[in-house]
Amino acid sequence: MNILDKIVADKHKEVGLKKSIIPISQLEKSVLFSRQTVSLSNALRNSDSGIIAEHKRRSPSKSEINQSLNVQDVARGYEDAGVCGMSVLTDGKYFGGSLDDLLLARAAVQMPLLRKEFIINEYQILEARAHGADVILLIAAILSKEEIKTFSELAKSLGLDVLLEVHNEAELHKSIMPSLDMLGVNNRNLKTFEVSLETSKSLSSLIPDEFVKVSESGISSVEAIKDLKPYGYKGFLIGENFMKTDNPGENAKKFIKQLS
Ligand SMILES: O=P(O)(O)OC[C@@H](O)[C@@H](O)c1c[nH]c2ccccc12
Repeated sequence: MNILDKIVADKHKEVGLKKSIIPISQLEKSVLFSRQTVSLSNALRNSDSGIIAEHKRRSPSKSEINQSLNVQDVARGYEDAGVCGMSVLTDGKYFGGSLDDLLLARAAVQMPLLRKEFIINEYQILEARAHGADVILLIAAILSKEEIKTFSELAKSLGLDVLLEVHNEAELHKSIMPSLDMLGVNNRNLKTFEVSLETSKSLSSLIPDEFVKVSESGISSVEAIKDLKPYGYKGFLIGENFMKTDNPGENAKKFIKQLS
């Protein structure tokens, strides 16, 4: 079994019981989800740098990245650096994150927040909204076309932006639909951990213009971004490169300065 299958199998155990979703009335929605969301896709469209910075303590590919930082300090640092949004890992077992991290980040900053999670049912989308997320990630490699449609339409009805992640052409063809806002190309193969920016380059022309294009993973230099921009990418998701330092915010700030 590859690591992605393992993560998804564990995720089913973790959230399987929450599967049956109780219909929520408009009134309940207005109370539960009273905070206005902010759009990451709009922020990226209007930005020159397009950086989405991630909070990630560890990962299956790298194990330890940084266990000693306070998520609120990281969030404030990123916001101060002028990033467009922040991605917060909420998976506990493989990435050392939690929904509390998302709530804490929400309490600290105003910028768009992405719940970085292996979403396999609707409940996790309500959870994301109720914990202050503005955006959810949907991973094409672990979802059927029907699931992508149902989940993205639910997210839109809750005021969330949707970032759909693909790694190859087949996943992209399966996924293109109007209820998505951003198409993310993951440069890392989640099954083998191999990273190549060529993935972003080769898939870019297949992504219709109405979607904001995001290049994800393995970006560690300003040159990489300059290299990817001509392919139409407006967003760049960076985790490790910032998180492996003692001060991710300061490093994001320097990075963005070098870009302009
Ligand atoms: O740390 P990196 O190489 O900069 O990558 C960040 C982000 O793209 C990566 O964490 C990621 C992309 N898609 C995911 C899906 C699940 C978990 C993590 C991810």
